[in-house]
Amino acid sequence: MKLLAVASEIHPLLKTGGLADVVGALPLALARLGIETQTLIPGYPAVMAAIGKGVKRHRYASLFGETATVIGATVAGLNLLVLDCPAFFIRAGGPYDDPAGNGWADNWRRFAALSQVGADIAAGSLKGWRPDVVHAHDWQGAMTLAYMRFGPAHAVGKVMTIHNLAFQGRFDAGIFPFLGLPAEAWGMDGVEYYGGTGFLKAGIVSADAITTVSPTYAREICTPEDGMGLDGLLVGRGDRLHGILNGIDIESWNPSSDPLIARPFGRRTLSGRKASRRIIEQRFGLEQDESPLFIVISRLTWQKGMDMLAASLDQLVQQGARLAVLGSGDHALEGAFLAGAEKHRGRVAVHIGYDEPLSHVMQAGGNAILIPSRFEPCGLTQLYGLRYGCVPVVARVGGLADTVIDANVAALGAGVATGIQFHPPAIAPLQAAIARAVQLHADRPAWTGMQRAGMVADFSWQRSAALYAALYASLVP
Ligand SMILES: Nc1ncnc2c1ncn2[C@@H]1O[C@H](COP(=O)(O)OP(=O)(O)O[C@H]2O[C@H](CO)[C@@H](O)[C@H](O)[C@H]2O)[C@@H](O)[C@H]1O
Repeated sequence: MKLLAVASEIHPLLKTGGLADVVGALPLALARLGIETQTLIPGYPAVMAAIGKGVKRHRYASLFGETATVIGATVAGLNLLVLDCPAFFIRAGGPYDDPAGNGWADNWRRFAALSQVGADIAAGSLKGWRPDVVHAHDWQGAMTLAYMRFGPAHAVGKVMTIHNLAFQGRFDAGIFPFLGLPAEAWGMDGVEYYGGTGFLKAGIVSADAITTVSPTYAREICTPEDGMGLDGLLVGRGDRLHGILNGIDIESWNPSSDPLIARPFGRRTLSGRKASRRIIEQRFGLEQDESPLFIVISRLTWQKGMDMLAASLDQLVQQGARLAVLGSGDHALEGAFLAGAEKHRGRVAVHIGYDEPLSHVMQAGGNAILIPSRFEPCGLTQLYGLRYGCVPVVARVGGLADTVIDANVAALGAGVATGIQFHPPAIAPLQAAIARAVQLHADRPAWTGMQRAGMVADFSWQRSAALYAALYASLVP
């Protein structure tokens, strides 16, 4: 089977979050099941630098008014179709935001263009290769399915994956005439969304199957509390909505062979974690002792519950614990953590920024990873934590609920507990969970048991990839 994935990020070429991890890892797991994936991505500067010359597969004299080329290349085992369109994608700044942090004013045009190219490929624009199924990721890829539905690519299956319903790609109604869609595409059953244009919404109504990244999140987004305005639509399409848990790349996240950590370790050599803990203490300027070291690796945002954690620093320090935070995001939250680090020098420390190698060291050396998300479609850092013996302390929402087994008395007794859950996502339950973690950390056998149970849990892509493969197969006549 041939699959075209359309996404705006792919690890290891370009990553701002978990989307890139999934888009980069799933094709490798699908390949083992006989599915050939080509992934269409924008030609951002980092992507163009990574692919070298590549092979020109298709040329556009005018794609939304700009010249563009589709370039084929293989990087890190991934088959890429790169949309080289300098006017849209070669810019100083981020993939979605200008250097000042505001969304690019022409984001609708940039990702409509990417999606139009995806639909053209589905309709046969590339010589010698045409997909059986198209898999669009998030709002940036979503319009591919609308262009397919209202264009010539009819016999090709359409899958829409929602990685985070908070990002919907909503624009003015005024852009509709410039999208190149027929008039019938405007309306409740098309791209119209609360009087504006909704890219993710258009993908959802156009898809043959909709997936999101955990079973619990699939249920949550069908409720008014978590549906972010799309719950009615999702309930209506409920028979086509599936929750498929993300996996992780167990090769690059393998504590027994990870070149980025201070010393490799396994279930029976957990003492090897200490070398990485010493590195964290040095890099963050934390006091060196045996007290529990909590870590955070996250976007610093409201979704991730980081305001609740920032309000809990005094309590965490009073418990005798330490905290190392790696992340960036809302300036107010960054400031709150920096102020907390100033106040609790040696006990709380923050590194504002994005640092993948450091994130590996933190998972390898931290005692527990804090994830107090208000909502979490799947979450990947708890899975990395489980694999690295860094016990997850999580809000019981979305994929966090599906992947961490709470250390209640029964689970501890049975030796199956892998972490600590709390609910609801609020300050008092979070602080109670931190206190529970500190207590449990002092109980060596219980803590080690949790680490080991987490380390044997299987979150490789194989199982999830098989579910995607079955879904694709169900869409092909
Ligand atoms: N400062 C930093 N330095 C280094 N690495 C950092 C970092 N901040 C974050 N990361 C890394 O970025 C990724 C974040 O992935 P998550 O799944 O936790 O969240 P995200 O909200 O981005 O993804 C969305 O999509 C994914 C994929 O489907 C869902 O799991 C998730 O719930 C949903 O919100 C992880 O690989 C993490 O290690």
